[in-house]
Amino acid sequence: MSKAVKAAVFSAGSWGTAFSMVLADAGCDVTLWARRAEVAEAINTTRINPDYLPGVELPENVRATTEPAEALADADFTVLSVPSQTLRANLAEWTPLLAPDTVLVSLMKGVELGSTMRMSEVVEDVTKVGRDRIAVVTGPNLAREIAARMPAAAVVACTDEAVARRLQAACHTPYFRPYTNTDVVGCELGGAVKNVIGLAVGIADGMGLGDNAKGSLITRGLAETTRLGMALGADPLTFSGLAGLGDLVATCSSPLSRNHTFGTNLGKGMTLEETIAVTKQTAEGVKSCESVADLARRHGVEMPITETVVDIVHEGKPPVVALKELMSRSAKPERR
Ligand SMILES: NC(=O)C1=CN([C@@H]2O[C@H](COP(=O)(O)OP(=O)(O)OC[C@H]3O[C@@H](n4cnc5c(N)ncnc54)[C@H](O)[C@@H]3O)[C@@H](O)[C@H]2O)C=CC1
Ligand SMILES: O=C(CO)COP(=O)(O)O
Repeated sequence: MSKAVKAAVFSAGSWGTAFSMVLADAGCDVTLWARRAEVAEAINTTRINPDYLPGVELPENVRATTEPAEALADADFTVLSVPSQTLRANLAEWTPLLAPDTVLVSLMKGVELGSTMRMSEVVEDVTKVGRDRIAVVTGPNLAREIAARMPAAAVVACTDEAVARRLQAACHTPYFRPYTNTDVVGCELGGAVKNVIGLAVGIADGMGLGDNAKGSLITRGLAETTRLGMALGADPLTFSGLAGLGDLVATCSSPLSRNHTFGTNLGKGMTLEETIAVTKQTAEGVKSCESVADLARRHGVEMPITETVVDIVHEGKPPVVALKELMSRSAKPERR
């Protein structure tokens, strides 16, 4: 009998916990790292992560620990799912403990502030592991739905297709259908920018602007994502796939999306401070709108919706004023 694939998952937030379930259901032995001892203890004794996925019973082959070394020992896949802006510091601590041939897998959808690096670039920068051993999982994967074993497709991306196929096999279950892709740049940008567009659509929903506005923002949001992607060498077709359109549609239509909900609260007139206070989990777009806008400016790419989100979220521009400005931009052909 062949040995079970081993996966270490960092950390026990919503998506890290739900993806641990996917890996375990696909037959992997999973060690889930939790920052807090009480979360690890609850998972090991009750099979439930009470803070992030209450009511969801995890399979027996998910074990929790607070010891990074215990999780990382012999891991075939080291899966990273911490808030994007904390990755660099965390990974620097974990790097000396990585198993020699482990494949590093990013579940994160953000762009680092300052460096404007995508998460796989941060992984490469910190660990010095080659790109052929760094992969990304992305797509329309709202953690709560996956944890309920509701059906979803996803993308596993790696420049080395054989590695992508190994990861695909390690997380393929009857409810989770991963496709491979070698366009890591496009897949990661699709995930990071959709959080920003999700904020914009949430703001519009909160303002009661209707479904035409939503359709327009999704489409023009995807257009500016594609422009950025092409400037960075991504395949434009990636953005009409699961990592682009698929994730954008799920995020922009679901009350389960933290970014969408965050935007809705702002659009309804809550202040930034009030909105942050009622947001219990990571809404990556709040920080990544700035790094995405920064990345776009560095490459001379126009991203008006992203810039509008930055203005509303970080510059305190009233949404009605921002809307008026967005609508009065100069007229132009659609494909530009
Ligand atoms: N929740 C979802 O539906 C999905 C989330 N993602 C992405 O997964 C990533 C993680 O998101 P979630 O699990 O949803 O967030 P979350 O807020 O539910 O969990 C974050 C986890 O990171 C830990 N954490 C917070 N600050 C930390 C720090 N400074 N150092 C180490 N650990 C820290 C928390 O204890 C928690 O375990 C994000 O990049 C998100 O965009 C991707 C797909 C789906
Ligand atoms: O990435 C997600 C779904 O694919 C989750 O979106 P939120 O981070 O907005 O909840």
